[in-house]
Amino acid sequence: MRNRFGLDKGHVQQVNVRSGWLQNARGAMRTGFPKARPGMRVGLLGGSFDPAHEGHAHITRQALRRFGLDRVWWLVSPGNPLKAHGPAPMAQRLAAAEAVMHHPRVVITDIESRIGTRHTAATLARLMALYPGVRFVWLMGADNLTGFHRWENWEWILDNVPVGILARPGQGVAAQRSRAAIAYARYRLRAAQARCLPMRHPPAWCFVNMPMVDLSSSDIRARGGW
Ligand SMILES: Nc1ncnc2c1ncn2[C@@H]1O[C@H](COP(=O)(O)OP(=O)(O)OP(=O)(O)O)[C@@H](O)[C@H]1O
Ligand SMILES: O=C(O)c1ccc[n+]([C@@H]2O[C@H](COP(=O)([O-])O)[C@@H](O)[C@H]2O)c1
Repeated sequence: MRNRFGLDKGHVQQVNVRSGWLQNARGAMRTGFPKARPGMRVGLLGGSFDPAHEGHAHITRQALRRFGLDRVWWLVSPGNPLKAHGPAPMAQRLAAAEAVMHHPRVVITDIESRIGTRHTAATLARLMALYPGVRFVWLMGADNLTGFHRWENWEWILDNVPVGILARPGQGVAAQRSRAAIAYARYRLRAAQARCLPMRHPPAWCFVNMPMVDLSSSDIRARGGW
């Protein structure tokens, strides 16, 4: 099956991380893939962003600072595999995300649609193969830690990628008592060690508390603001 760039999925080999060119068996094609040099610390904030809001922008700025990241990529999801209703069209969500988040070190991308993944474990495996040497950190709000054990191959994610958790209003207790938090308790870094997270060999995860922003996409949708 070919994607919109005319590439067979199985033929994708490697992104030239300096130029953003995607290399496949038939040659190189220009794409909108984000650029990253080996050794860069890149936080990945996956989300439906349906729509993006100041809460996303806030945790992104916090993640850059607290985890010492060079970049954060917003992975605007083709659709959360656990949500029954699909989100608004990708173009609409990308445009809204770009209107909310202006930061020289933040990239907003539909790369999951481009590489044909939707489950996070599959996305991470592909990104690690496409960007060798880049130090990825999976970022998420505390609410997602609570249900993390329902994600496909969730243990693989924790075993292979450092995970940074950002506090979210009303979510701290449930998250810290979650199945994933308990199962991986011994791999948890103290908040004071947060800057070490990208360099740690996984499993490694860190929960950071910070001033919180009480906003959610579902509230915005419920108020008819989308
Ligand atoms: N206000 C917030 N504080 C902390 N984390 C947040 C906040 N809003 C979103 N996140 C995190 O950002 C990521 C993407 O979130 P998402 O796009 O689902 O937004 P949402 O507001 O949670 O949407 P919805 O209400 O539809 O579930 C998730 O990891 C989520 O936990
Ligand atoms: O891989 C999974 O099984 C999985 C299950 C639920 C959510 N996710 C990812 O978690 C991120 C946050 O999703 P959402 O809808 O809460 O914004 C997004 O990148 C989803 O693809 C992934």
